[in-house]
Amino acid sequence: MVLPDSIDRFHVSNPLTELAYEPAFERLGDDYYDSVTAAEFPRHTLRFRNDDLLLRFGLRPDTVSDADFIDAFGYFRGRQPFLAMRYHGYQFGEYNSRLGDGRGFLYGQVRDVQGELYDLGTKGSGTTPYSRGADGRLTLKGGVREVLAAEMLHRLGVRTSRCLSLIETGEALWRGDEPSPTRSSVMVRVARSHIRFGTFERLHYLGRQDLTQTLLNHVIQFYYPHLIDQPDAYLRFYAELVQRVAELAAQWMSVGFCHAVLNTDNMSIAAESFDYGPYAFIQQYDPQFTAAYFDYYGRYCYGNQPTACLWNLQMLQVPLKGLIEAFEMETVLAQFDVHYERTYCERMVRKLGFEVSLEGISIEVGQELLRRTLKLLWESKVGYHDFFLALRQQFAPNWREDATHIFAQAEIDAPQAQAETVSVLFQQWRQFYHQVLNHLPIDEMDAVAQRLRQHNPMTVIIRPEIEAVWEPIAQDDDWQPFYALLDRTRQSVELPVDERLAGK
Ligand SMILES: Nc1ncnc2c1ncn2[C@@H]1O[C@H](COP(=O)(O)OP(=O)(O)OP(=O)(O)O)[C@@H](O)[C@H]1O
Ligand SMILES: [Mg+2]
Repeated sequence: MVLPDSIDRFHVSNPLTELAYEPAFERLGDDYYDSVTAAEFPRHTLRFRNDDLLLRFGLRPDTVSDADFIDAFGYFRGRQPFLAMRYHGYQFGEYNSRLGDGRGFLYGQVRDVQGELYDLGTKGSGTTPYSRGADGRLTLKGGVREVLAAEMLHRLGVRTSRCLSLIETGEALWRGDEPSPTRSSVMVRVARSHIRFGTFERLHYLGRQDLTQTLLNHVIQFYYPHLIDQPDAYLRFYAELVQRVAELAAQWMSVGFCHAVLNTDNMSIAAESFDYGPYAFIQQYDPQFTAAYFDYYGRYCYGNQPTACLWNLQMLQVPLKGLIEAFEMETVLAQFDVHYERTYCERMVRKLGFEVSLEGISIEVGQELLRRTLKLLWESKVGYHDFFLALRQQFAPNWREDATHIFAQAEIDAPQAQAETVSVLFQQWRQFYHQVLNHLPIDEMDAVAQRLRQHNPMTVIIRPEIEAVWEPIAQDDDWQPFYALLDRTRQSVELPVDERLAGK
């Protein structure tokens, strides 16, 4: 919607600016940020508002108008200060000390209904001291892609930031990687924290261990509060971060997500996934798949994501060394693989309909089933999501009776040269799946079907899906396919009953 400038926006209060903002990061002082102002945009058209998130902050969607969104998150009226956060980072392995929020700022911090503190951060809100000559803007397509990625990942059970609003701002931007001129936007994102590994790296670079310690205390106070007053709280923080990041990597891998830019300035200290630029959901299982065209050596390819996260955690030891014993950090980092493998196996086994547990299947059986499944996916080049969706749609309790019933309707196409190998692999996979099904009692078959519906999405935003909604926006300003895709991502998996009741 476009608001004429003559409308008096001050006669009514705005629930978005009147949330109980808490200046947690601001209180750290200006060693950590610069106060900045937002750009003035020629136009404000609300393209996306996340009513789900409003509920999380205790706001009823019908009490927040589109005009409220535009006023708060397009004109940026009614709140201050805005803080461009300072950080550095390793980008593709090279240290970059010229970073920081170059096109965004911390808008404010607010608690959700469960009492956890969240950041509202912007992207595309104008230049800052860290813009390095760039325009401080976000392309509309970039905004649309970030909205979609976050909603999809959230629905698939990945710990992620989410977009609260996306407003088109009426400027013409020039970009090397989009047909230009291209449309502009400003986004507001809700994330657990925008403190990055690179926020600590910068303090070390400046030789400020005092500021590092203050920041670490702050991180523990707000994001790891159960560790306050614990002996060895700093080491425990690092150990928990290692575990959370390993689990996050396993979440990405299981849903077939390639983040594409796992630089240390894109790694959250709360181990939440964020910053969705050139990401892609894989179409086939291929560990070498690389999503960013500028990632020439495949550093952040799909299969390298766990290793990249591990490397980033190792780099974080450098600023923490003055506060935590180095050998102790190494010892807990050595657990990364254990956390990763456990979570990855658990999640993949669920996608196959099972549960690793005392009543379910053993970890060894789960690992063997997973190994065989990945080999089949790799050799056959069958679509990654298609395979699991077919399992969801075709599974029937009679698969337990006879292995030939399994995927009886499905053809697994394979390139001619591999057809025989694939056929053998498929027969072996089928036999093994049949055996695993027979580990379970007959009355577990409903639970298998339910897990398949909960963990295998009907819709995944692979690139052609995104392009198919972008095309009508670009050509005819037709947003209906985008909203329809958002609806489909929200309904793509069945939620457990308790989450459905909680309105998720
Ligand atoms: N158009 C731009 N104008 C100014 N700075 C930019 C622009 N694009 C990227 N940057 C800066 O370049 C660095 C790396 O960008 P990157 O794309 O990882 O982050 P971002 O997407 O802007 O923000 P975030 O990590 O919060 O999602 C950041 O410091 C970012 O602020
Ligand atoms: Mg970034």
